[in-house]
Amino acid sequence: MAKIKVGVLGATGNVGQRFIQALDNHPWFEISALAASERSAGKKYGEVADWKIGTEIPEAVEDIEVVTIDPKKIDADIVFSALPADLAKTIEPAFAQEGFVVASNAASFRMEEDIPLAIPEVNPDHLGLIDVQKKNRKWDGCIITNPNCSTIMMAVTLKPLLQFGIESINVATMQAISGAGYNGIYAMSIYDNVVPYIGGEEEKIQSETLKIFGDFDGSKVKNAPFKVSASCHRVPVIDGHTEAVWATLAKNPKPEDVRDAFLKFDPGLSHLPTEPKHPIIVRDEPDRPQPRLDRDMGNGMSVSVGRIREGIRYIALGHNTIRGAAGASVLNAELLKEKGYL
Ligand SMILES: NC(=O)C1=CN([C@@H]2O[C@H](COP(=O)(O)OP(=O)(O)OC[C@H]3O[C@@H](n4cnc5c(N)ncnc54)[C@H](OP(=O)(O)O)[C@@H]3O)[C@@H](O)[C@H]2O)C=CC1
Ligand SMILES: N[C@@H](CC(=O)OP(=O)(O)O)C(=O)O
Repeated sequence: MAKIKVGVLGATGNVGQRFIQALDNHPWFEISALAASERSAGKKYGEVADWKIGTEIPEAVEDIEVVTIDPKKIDADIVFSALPADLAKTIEPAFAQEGFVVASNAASFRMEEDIPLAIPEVNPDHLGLIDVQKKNRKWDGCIITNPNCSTIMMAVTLKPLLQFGIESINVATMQAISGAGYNGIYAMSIYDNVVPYIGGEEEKIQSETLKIFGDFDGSKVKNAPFKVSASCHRVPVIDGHTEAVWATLAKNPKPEDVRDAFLKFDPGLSHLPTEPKHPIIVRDEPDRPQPRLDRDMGNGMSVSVGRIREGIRYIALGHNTIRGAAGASVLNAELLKEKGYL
């Protein structure tokens, strides 16, 4: 079977590199175009990427000539967007207008009524918004988004808790510095320090979670009825967001019931190449999960949970630029293919 051609917008950046890693030797997808700014265009990817991942830069992309972000210069069926949000706001619709499927990491369109904010294990039915979107916007392509990196870790763990009746969620995040981008925060600001503010993050976690768990009736999503309250903090960890979650659940389950629900969670997606064997991994040690030890589980796609206590309280952890960004987008694209949108 011929592979589906894919492009990466913002291919040279932090998340762009994670896309290239996620797409290397992918059984369904093949990189056909890499795009970035004027600074990089016209040069070989290997020369301009400033590769920051601790594995070899994939041979298949080293010699690809980077192009500017222009639909006419890209031959692909789907483009993955790792663009800064202000740029994504104008560029992603231009690609959808030209018939491309756009799988976006950027925050720009996540909360639009007719654009799916999708996690395959949590709300696959929201893909139906694509048909609404195409009709509303009269474009041949479409935009699908994945959530903010802190939202997604928590949302994956909340899915098996739905059976207990979620009333409210409080979450305190400890977010890695890679979430701010490679040049996002000075060493002098974060070394030996914790910064108790990440602009816009708390609002995103609160609003995105309610959309993700909202009810899709075939034309729109009605937000979930529970409450979410977040407090976000930047900590001196390179990769891996850790979150302390307090879940108030109507059925008042015991910690063992919640542990059991996490262990039994099986979204039935094992046929998708990027889906990890265990989307949720339960750690029983009293001092896990930890970013250095657990962020790479399931090739960075598993969310690890631990310290499940009365309350219900627990810790969730996942790789912010893989499960929280590029990996999530590639998984969405795999679901799109399975559902016939590609
Ligand atoms: N799902 C999530 O929660 C996460 C989302 N993100 C989002 O992903 C996106 C990328 O983040 P990150 O990889 O850290 O950012 P980087 O700054 O590392 O990369 C930005 C990329 O965009 C390109 N770019 C920048 N300016 C322009 C321009 N004017 N025209 C064309 N291309 C341009 C850069 O190209 P060049 O190298 O040529 O300058 C580079 O490829 C952001 O929207 C970020 O918010 C990030 C982390 C997690
Ligand atoms: N704000 C996130 C990363 C990010 O870019 O998120 P968003 O795409 O929602 O702006 C972090 O700092 O870890």
